[in-house]
Amino acid sequence: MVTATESRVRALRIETTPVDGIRSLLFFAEQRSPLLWMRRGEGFAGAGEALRLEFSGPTRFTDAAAAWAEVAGLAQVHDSVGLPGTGLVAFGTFGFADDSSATSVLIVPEIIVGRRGSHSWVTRVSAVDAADGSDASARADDPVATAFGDDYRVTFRPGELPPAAFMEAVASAVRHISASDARKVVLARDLVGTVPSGSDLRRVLAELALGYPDCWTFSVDGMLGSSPETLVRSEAGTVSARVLAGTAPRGRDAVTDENVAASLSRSQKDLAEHGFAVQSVLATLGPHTTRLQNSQPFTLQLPNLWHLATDVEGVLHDGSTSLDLVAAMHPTAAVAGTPTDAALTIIRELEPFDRGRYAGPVGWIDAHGDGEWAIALRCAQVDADDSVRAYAGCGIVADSVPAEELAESRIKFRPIVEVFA
Ligand SMILES: C=C(O[C@H]1C=CC=C(C(=O)O)[C@@H]1O)C(=O)O
Repeated sequence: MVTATESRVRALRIETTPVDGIRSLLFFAEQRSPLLWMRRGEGFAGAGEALRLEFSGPTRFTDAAAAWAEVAGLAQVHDSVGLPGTGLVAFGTFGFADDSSATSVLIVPEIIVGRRGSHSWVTRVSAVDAADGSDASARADDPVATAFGDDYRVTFRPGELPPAAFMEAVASAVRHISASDARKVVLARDLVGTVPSGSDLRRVLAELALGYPDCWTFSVDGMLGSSPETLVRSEAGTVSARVLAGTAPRGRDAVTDENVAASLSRSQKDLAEHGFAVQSVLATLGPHTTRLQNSQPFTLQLPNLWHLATDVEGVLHDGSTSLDLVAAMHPTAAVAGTPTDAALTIIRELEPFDRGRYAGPVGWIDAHGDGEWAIALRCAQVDADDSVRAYAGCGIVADSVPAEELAESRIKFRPIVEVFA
């Protein structure tokens, strides 16, 4: 592994070749630090670190975009597959807040196994010694599928903002909203636990991918989860996003469930909360796109809840990479609020913890700058000391009710709490 500071070996040699018979990507990832990006069985898994770039502070996105342009410019890519996600690819996860102590990273694995439609491929990455062009590191071996390690379970307990304190924080946010120009604030709470040492994290990823197939199941540098929200996806000049805000629990039976979805789609409180999130995405994507269009809000069914969702699509006109777009869009009103600065100030006052990478962008970028980025939701960070911290948040508007927001946060925790249980 080499870091950004060792620029002598930043040039990478990449070889992507087609392969047959990849069935489950996950078996190719590493047990303790799996790299994974997957939806509906497609995506890729990585092992090893050929290059790790670290960033922090308010310029973390622009620094990452600049560093990535340099890496992509120097890379020697041989890609006989030529699909999104082949050739040079970095997995990334970014801190939510400008002052977060969490490191934001771009990681180029040594080996990637990918699948899209009927195509499967392997990408091998080696670092090139800039002095003589030889391989400074090389991983010529074939990807190895390994069986899952032993079963384990994690019991979560309240973290730094326990349920009662969360409800007080929601009430306080409502007061802020009526007394200031803030109109929406997204407040989160946390749960903490410990994974038994040596746990195979691919087990929880497999359950997430199976239970939430329409979500992005991700794992990058210990940040793992299954997010339904696409912050931005760029592919060959087209840009898309799926904006989510506004939530209701699933009904107990088919009729109740239908009624819940219908009343969510008419709820003025949820439509207002949703509208702020859509506006923030349109406003930040607008300058980079032409023909930016959005669907009407619709109800999106997930196994644990309903969301209000809006799909956005446009044509890129300024050559921005997906990381440039991430830099422009983060944080959307789905995870911060409206207006952004006022909301962030209230979040800092009411949330007693650093969100880390929760609610930050997580995804991948390729050599052309194309990529897919989700908002890290329904997720947990597993650290080297085996601690695990999960987060869930709720959009608070003028008529939010604390007990209802607490109930909503419980539903949002379900995917993570259940797969670790
Ligand atoms: C902040 C979270 O969800 C956001 C995304 C969808 C719906 C949301 C809501 O209804 O509050 C949140 O804005 C979270 O899951 O932690």
